[in-house]
Amino acid sequence: MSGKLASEYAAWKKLEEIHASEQSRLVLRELFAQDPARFAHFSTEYTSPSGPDVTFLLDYSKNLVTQPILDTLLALVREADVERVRDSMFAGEHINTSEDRAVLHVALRNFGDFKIAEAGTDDVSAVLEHMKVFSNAVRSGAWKGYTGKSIDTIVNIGIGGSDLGPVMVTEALKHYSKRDLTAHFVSNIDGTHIAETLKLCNPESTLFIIASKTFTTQETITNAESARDWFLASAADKAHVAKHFVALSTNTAAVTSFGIAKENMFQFWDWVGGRYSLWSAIGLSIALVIGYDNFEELLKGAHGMDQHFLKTPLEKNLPVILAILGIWYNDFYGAQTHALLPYDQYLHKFADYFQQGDMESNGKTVTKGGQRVNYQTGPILWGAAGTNGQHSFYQLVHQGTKLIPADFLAPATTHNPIANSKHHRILLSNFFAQPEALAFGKTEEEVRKELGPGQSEALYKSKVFEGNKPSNSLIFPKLTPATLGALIAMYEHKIFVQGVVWGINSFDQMGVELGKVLAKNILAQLGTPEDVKGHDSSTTGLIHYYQKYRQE
Ligand SMILES: O=P(O)(O)OC[C@H]1O[C@H](O)[C@@H](O)[C@@H](O)[C@@H]1O
Repeated sequence: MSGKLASEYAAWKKLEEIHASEQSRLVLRELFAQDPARFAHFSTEYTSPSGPDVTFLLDYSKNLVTQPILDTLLALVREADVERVRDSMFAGEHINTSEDRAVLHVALRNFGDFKIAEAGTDDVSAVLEHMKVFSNAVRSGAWKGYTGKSIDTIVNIGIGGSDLGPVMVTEALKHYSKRDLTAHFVSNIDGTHIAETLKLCNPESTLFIIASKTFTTQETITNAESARDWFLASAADKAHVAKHFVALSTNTAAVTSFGIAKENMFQFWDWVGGRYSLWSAIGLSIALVIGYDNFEELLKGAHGMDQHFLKTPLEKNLPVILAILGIWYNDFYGAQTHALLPYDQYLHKFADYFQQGDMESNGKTVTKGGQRVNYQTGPILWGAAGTNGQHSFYQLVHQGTKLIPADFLAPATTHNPIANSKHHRILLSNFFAQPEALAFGKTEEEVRKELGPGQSEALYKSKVFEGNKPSNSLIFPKLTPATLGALIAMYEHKIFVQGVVWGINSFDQMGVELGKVLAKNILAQLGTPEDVKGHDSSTTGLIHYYQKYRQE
């Protein structure tokens, strides 16, 4: 962190000038025509530097950039001192300044590779061993419930980072799952979520995993208490809780006072941010579903990406490339959003996961030094699995008035090659076709040729695709645990690079915390109309209306 606003960097000013003077010339049809080797120049193949084999291709040639623009964006990264801050993160310096914490999700997948001076990092392997022993016992049937039955259902109760990572990864790696162990995830405070889930569970064979870094989150603790009441309605004896409830937390005191045995608590540390915690004990449900060995593959895949991020020159560094392209659209083109579009049903929660990862990290308006920024920070991140999105929102992406940069992701081979891979070939045809159509569009001339003469002018116009919509395409051989680990880590580091350039703290979440306080104040006033105090007329009116129907 340099203490400067990003807009004060020389490279930023130069980028503004370049954008103003060259924007009209940045036309993908022309850029591709001018340079027949554009794909070779603007694509790179990743190979994991260590651990399990992971390889994929990132094609970023369909972006509104030239080599001088990329060079200037890289100069911005250098000016913002990203490499130094990156090294500080890996060394365990307290780069989360507002909370005075280290940011060490990379230590959770380090496997002793590099030394970090932070309390707790030496205990990572012991917690992994605890997770291994426990998940093996549950999966083998050796862990018994209070009537001697094995566990056939797990319910992870958590929210935000204590839910989204496990949900996304267990969905993404469903191919590797143990089919006779059903996993449910309960997050919402809405009683419907836990009530509908419990209808599917047998108290004798269900294991509840209470996942909460702080163990104070209202939603999670309330859901956990209701689950415990439901369990005790059958099991009666509180001593049986030990066989059916485990906790993943940093807060030992709160876990034990809930009634969970200390030996059933899986520890992690305050240097693990919630949205970066799937690699920690929070990943226990992942290890239970796909097996510990696959969970370790996931971690090793991420570790390979960590090394790539740490050691690869900036111009070939994948998280850096993705970050600078995002900055280009976000800050110079005024793009408000970024879409993540995986052409893989297994990745249908990928965008949901990175909605928290990106928006909670980089949705900030003040720099680490307390200055208000005078530029855009994190984009609105969104997306859905292809081809479903094509039949929903792609119309706006293609022909709407907004610029929506997108990342397309797809596996070259599928775990489900049914009908001689016909489905997969059709899926991939769409994966190839969409970025092509976005980039190159369809001119009026082409439309007129296609439709022939005699049509209405309006029809010719309505079928024109302006094109020149940028995207990245990322293709990997197969969605394995290690590949998924590498992809997640790549996007984590992309978010990091952008946060450093914008000068913000990507690792606190003060905005979320305000919401928690506000809801608690109102909760205490929901009893009678006389209790409702200190609100505007709208809020007061809404609460009064609710009170007419209040249930016990
Ligand atoms: O794990 P916990 O402590 O229950 O927090 C759950 C979530 O709470 C808030 O929404 C934020 O702080 C998130 O970053 C966090 O993931």
